[in-house]
Amino acid sequence: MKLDTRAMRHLTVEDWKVLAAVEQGSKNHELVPTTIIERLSRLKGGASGVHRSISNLAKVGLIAKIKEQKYDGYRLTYGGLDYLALHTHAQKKNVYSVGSRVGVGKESDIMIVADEKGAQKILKIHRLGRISFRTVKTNRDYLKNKPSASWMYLSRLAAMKEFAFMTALHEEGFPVPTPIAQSRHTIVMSLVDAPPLRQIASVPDPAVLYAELIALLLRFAKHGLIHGDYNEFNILIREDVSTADDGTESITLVPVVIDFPQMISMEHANAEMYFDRDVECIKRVFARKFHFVSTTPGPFYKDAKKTVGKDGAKRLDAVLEASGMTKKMAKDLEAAIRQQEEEKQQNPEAYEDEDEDEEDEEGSEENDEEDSGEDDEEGENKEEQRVLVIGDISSIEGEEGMKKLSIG
Ligand SMILES: Nc1ncnc2c1ncn2[C@@H]1O[C@H](COP(=O)(O)OP(=O)(O)OP(=O)(O)O)[C@@H](O)[C@H]1O
Repeated sequence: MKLDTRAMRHLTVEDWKVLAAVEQGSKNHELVPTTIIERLSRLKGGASGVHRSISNLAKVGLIAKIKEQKYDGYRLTYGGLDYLALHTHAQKKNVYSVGSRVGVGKESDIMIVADEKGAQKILKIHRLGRISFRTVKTNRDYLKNKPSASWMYLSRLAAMKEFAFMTALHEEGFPVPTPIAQSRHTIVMSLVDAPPLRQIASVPDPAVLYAELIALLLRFAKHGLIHGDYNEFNILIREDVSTADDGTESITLVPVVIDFPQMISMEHANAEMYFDRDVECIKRVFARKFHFVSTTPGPFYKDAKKTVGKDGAKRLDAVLEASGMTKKMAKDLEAAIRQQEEEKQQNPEAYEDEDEDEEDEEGSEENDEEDSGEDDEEGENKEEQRVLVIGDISSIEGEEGMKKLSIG
């Protein structure tokens, strides 16, 4: 389930329209009937053009047939969703080229991308359920027992939630990446040129950094929020170098916090547990890495709770509702994240190194043999090294252009 941009340059205007039609149809159909794809894609050439595109898309695995269905139809795959999201980012000029994968996220792919001017950014592709052994239990009835569709829906929710929080936190001046755009299950944000705390072996003064991280956690609380996964992978440490008048350089370590799909309100039923867990996590990291143990106990949830909204701190825990996420969506996402946490505890080895051969969860059993992308003629795996230019794709709605995508 990695991002594979290889087929992107081969897609025609018609193929893009048909892909968008399958996505549109998926809102009401688990399996989108071919007749509906025809209607939604509104191609001038009629049914034969649509069929040609369907076959092209299925061949490269962007849509898939499900066996043993009563009618002829297709569903969007993660690959298809990736392409549609990238297409939108390209149209909005946020992404022009896709580079290598940098992140080690378990529930996401983190890619370096660049815009037309060459400015580098981060593309985060949410992949909830990637390593899941179980079907997620959402309360979205029609998705019950439809694992891939559920996880895809939940990945969209994760991106929506992360973008909403990143935007609100950024506006409040928190040290987080600059949010740039969200499309479907993906987010474009600024690239933070800093390693995660995980990779830092020593710091000049652990007490200072510890105090700063605790202060940050309390600042979240004051705005009504708990990060929920405040660990050494999600705190990047930037080195800011400043030069004094006499030419001496000094380095300040600035933490930048990432990863917000699991953020919760200080009012949450289990808020205290999550708050304590975040505090404990930082304490553990500092004890293990830097042999630093604070002499100050806490901080404690009950004290932090009293500060919520104080000193004019804007409550940010209502951000989600404002972003269009309903209570039910938030609940679905939370249930899925909790389920993944449980699985992580039960099967830690499965989460150790996600770069090892991942299973293709697009479900080989589900895919129709004829239409699956097995016969990919390139068969090589050079994408991680080279940069694929996707910028010159014109609009899906546009009449001309978008014939071929070129490799840079
Ligand atoms: N904006 C960014 N700038 C630089 N590096 C980033 C950025 N966002 C993410 N990364 C890198 O990617 C890694 C994973 O990112 P992130 O934590 O958002 O993904 P995730 O799937 O939620 O991870 P996990 O669930 O394993 O914590 C980070 O540890 C960091 O190295």
